[in-house]
Amino acid sequence: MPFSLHFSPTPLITAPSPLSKPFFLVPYYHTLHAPKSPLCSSMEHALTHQGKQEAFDRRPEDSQTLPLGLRRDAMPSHVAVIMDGNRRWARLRDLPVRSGYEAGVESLRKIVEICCKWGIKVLSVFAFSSDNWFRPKVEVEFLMSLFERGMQEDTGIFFRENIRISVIGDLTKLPKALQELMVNLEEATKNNTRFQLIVAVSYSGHYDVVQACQRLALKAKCGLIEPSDINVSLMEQELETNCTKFPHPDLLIRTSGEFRISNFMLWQLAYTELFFAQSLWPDFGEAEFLKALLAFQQRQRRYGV
Ligand SMILES: CC(C)=CCC/C(C)=C/CC/C(C)=C/COP(=O)(O)OP(=O)(O)O
Repeated sequence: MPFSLHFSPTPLITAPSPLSKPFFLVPYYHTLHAPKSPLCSSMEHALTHQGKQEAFDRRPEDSQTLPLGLRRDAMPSHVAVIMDGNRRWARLRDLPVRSGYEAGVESLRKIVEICCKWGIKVLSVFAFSSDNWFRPKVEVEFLMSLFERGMQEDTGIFFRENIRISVIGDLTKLPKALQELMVNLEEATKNNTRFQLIVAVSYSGHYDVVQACQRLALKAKCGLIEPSDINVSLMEQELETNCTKFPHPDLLIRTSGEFRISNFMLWQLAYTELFFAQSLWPDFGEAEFLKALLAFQQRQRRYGV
């Protein structure tokens, strides 16, 4: 079954996409991961690389589509989601596990579209955790092919809708073709400004903190920083969420009635508001998302003060 995002036509957009050629014609860019190179010579660059990004734009039609009760001024900038319950959804319907994951992709597409419409700037999704490698081989392979298919099929939408794609996690473990696809897509969409989708693949909070520490240790070893320079800000420059202007999710949603964070963005979730939904991810739609956002807008965020 072919996938497609169901964005409604956007006649107000007249500017050409930054890349009009298909993404697969874009050359392979090594530069994206240059700051991660262990070479000391690249560290100077890394120190000045702080997720700089132009302000997000908003389309005229976006502001007119907020549901009743949802306040524009209290909208979270960054929503993170643990998309749990895909396999249970399939089992409940006597369907193969892969149908659950496919339904999960459709759900993700709906939520991306809603984020764009309602003016949420960043959505991070936990698509594959470092521990998911231990799932049955056939399931892992299916997920890898699903990521590849999903991203390929939506490439046109990312350009047309001005969506930036970022991928975080240990990509070196992914099949080579998928790595290239992801790096190409990140590079090709890096100047898109309406909305950013961060896909966490082969990711865990532990992994992220450890890789950031390794990079800081290397900088110290190269003499670019003193160990005593290390602080929250330097640490955050090395976390994988340095790809976004909004590295701390305002709201984390986990579906399927589980009350855990499961090693997702451990550092970044320090002051995040949590919302646990009963629905399984493939059933999570606009009504549930609205419920989570309305609950978020009722919260008082005090940051320990
Ligand atoms: C292109 C792209 C980014 C696709 C994303 C696809 C997607 C929905 C991935 C989720 C994968 C996953 C391991 C979910 C956890 O729930 P589970 O399925 O393990 O649920 P369970 O708790 O019912 O077993």
